[in-house]
Amino acid sequence: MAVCFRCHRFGASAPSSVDHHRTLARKNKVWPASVPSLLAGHEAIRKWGFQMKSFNGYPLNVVSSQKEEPYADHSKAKEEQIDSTVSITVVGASGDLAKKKIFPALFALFYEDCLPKHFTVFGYARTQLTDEELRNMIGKTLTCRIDKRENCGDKMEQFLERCFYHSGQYGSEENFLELDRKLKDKEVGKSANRLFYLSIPPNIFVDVVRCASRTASSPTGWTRVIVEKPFGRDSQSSGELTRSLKQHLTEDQIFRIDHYLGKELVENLSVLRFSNLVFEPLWSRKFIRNVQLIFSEDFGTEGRGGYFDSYGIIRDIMQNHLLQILALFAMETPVSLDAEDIRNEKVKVLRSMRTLQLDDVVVGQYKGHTRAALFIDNARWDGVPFLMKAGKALHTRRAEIRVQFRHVPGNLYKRNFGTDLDKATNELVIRVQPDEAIYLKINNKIPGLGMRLDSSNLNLLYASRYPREIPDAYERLLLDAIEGERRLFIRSDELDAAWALFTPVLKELDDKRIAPELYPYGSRGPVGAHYLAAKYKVRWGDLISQYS
Ligand SMILES: NC(=O)C1=CN([C@@H]2O[C@H](COP(=O)(O)OP(=O)(O)OC[C@H]3O[C@@H](n4cnc5c(N)ncnc54)[C@H](OP(=O)(O)O)[C@@H]3O)[C@@H](O)[C@H]2O)C=CC1
Ligand SMILES: O=C1O[C@H](COP(=O)(O)O)[C@@H](O)[C@H](O)[C@H]1O
Repeated sequence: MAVCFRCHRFGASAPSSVDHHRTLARKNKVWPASVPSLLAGHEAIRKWGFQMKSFNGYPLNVVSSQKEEPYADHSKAKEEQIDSTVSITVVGASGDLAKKKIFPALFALFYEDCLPKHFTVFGYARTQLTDEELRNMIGKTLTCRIDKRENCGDKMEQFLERCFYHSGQYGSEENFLELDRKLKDKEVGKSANRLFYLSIPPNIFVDVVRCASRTASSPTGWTRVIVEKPFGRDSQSSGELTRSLKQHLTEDQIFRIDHYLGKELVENLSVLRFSNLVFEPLWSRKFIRNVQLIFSEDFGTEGRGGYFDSYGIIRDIMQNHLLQILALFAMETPVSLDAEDIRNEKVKVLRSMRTLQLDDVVVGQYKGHTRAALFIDNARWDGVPFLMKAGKALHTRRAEIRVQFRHVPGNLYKRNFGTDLDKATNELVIRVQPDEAIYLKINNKIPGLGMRLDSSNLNLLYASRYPREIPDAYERLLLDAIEGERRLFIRSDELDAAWALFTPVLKELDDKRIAPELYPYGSRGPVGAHYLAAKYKVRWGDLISQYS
């Protein structure tokens, strides 16, 4: 029996999404006992330019405005689910992201037996390619998991046989109609489900959505669209993009991707916090002095300079990746693990945040480096600085969350630490990448007859504890989109709240033409940033820690 890594990971009895079990059911030709009941009430009327029937959205779409009609006959639902195809069209298939991430992630899912039995992958772009040329192009980028290489070549061949290409213009309904015909040719079963991945520059998102919705949406199943960032460049343009997309799609059909939400340690944040008694009680201003969200890359904007010059590091990393992590870190306990419950809590925390002030921003430049101090004005986090720093062309590549706890009041051992109490502060580090790890800095007696203390790490290093390769973020997110799981995608009100925090300062930086502090390639970034941290009595954990 084929079981994909996701169910392996959760264990057979743990809750998983309905669609995923349908997928497994389809593959295994069995029907898990829990699924028929979950399928009840599940034929939704969807808007995709016109009304159509679909299976997606239940029970994950709490906010869905779509009307759900119950299935009178469960066996009918079962039959239709088994008897369907999923087509994934990568729009912008000739581009960097498609080659680097999307096709390899789809292959990894296929390799792990996570894709539905009947699936096809289509590349769409203007570049003229034959199916064979697309396969050659993709073939160069596919890899098998290091820890599971058996049948790798065969699996690649089987995957590539399911890949096809259609060349067309992004604004041509006729070209999308041609795509529709090709999709239909490959679709088997009663329902055809279609996923479009917009891996293209943002100025053509709406053209593609308009054409695809009018001529290439599925008449018999669901149609979903994954949209890549950037989602606008400020509140206004983001709002316009959302409104334009919603002329052709419902919110439930739009999957706004932030690939940081698909990273293993970001997913684990809620588990760490809500399933461990030792952390949750400490998770507030009472015990936490500051939180640091750090992103750095040891390379510049190679190959993407044009995009980056226009968007900059605040829009590229802070307003999305780091802010999303912050929201997950700081949110209240959600009512459940359902997508809408989690996203509701994230929106609340974002809306409780103070708009970023120019005084709390330091901008540096080799090719973009910014540090900022943010605050959440609610009872849990009042007065706690959340410091973000993000930059390219720095001395190291890392993404991590550092939680610095308060000093121990009336510490019996304070004389043993000398004058620098910061050195004795507990610090929890969640290292998202590279070398995924969670470690907690604690004070300990150095063994011996004297009483000397030092700082040591309780260290959960993933490579030692979990030797199997960690799936790429795009794998998790693509699978979620196929299954209709929206938890890790950005809802439009989340996006509005995120832009509201950054838009005024972005405008001020532009209007006042604030000159960035220059720093050398490969350095630790602008010196001025230390003053910003000092203003809030913070020292950057990555710069002081002996284990950093
Ligand atoms: N690359 C990355 O690492 C990341 C990318 N993203 C986002 O993903 C999306 C795709 O990124 P990426 O693959 O790097 O983008 P590319 O610049 O490589 O563009 C993808 C494809 O779109 C077409 N295209 C490019 N420019 C234009 C244009 N001006 N007008 C019409 N078509 C154009 C080209 O295909 P053709 O000429 O064949 O039609 C190109 O192959 C973007 O929105 C990007 O911001 C997000 C995170 C990371
Ligand atoms: O979204 C983006 O992310 C990448 C970094 O992603 P990672 O998974 O390699 O950490 C960044 O390089 C790029 O500028 C940005 O657009």
